[in-house]
Amino acid sequence: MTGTLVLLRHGESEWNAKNLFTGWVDVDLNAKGETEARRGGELLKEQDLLPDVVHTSLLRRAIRTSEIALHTADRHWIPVKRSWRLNERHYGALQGKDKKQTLEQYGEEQFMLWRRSYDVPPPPIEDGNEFSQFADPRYAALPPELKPRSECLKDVLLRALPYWYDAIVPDLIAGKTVLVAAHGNSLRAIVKHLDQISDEAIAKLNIPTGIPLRYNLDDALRPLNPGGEYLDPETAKEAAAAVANQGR
Ligand SMILES: O=C(O)[C@@H](CO)OP(=O)(O)O
Repeated sequence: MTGTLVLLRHGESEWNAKNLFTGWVDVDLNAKGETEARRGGELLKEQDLLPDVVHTSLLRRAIRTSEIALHTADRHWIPVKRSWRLNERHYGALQGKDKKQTLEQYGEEQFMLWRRSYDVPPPPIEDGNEFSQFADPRYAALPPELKPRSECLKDVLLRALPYWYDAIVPDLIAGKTVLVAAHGNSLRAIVKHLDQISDEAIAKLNIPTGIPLRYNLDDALRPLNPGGEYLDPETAKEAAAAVANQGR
């Protein structure tokens, strides 16, 4: 068996609580999100799933979640690697918009196409929009063709895979317990890849905030436990249903 993979979506953010599309906007955790991150760390400790290395996105909510969880699990000292390739899906012109209002304005079908279809991106964001990351210094080194103005899940998978193979897989092959602290949609992309979920079925998969999801992988990096196992399965089930219902 290769190493163990632990996927952790950040705790609730200020904009999750307000029901706003977030994407690449760098919103912080709220108090509930900090509590969820601590609980995530307790679960890691209780279930003896102590990470050897952590990979995060470049966004504050994932970075802080990993720091709080690792601090709680006494693993604050492990090596950290970060990449824009683990960022949340860029939500294009929907960034900063209210999910309920968007649903009412555009109708269920369009809303769900933008939110959960595999290959339909939302309209692109204008560079001058207050929620654009066009001038954000953390992406200054990215060539223009890699800097998204909107992404569908397929785009996220395509940009996440180079990081998966180049940075995460070597840690797994080395037998490490690898924590990936990221986002609802970047983790959906990784799960789609791992579990070979079809383009249609992935629309139904929702990942709750702050609950570690464990995958044991074989030597070919296929899950020995397809679908993974949440460290708190009951809470995860309810919380995933709540994510699915956002906007209603
Ligand atoms: O707003 C977002 O960036 C994501 C995650 O919070 O939302 P959704 O679950 O609607 O894709």
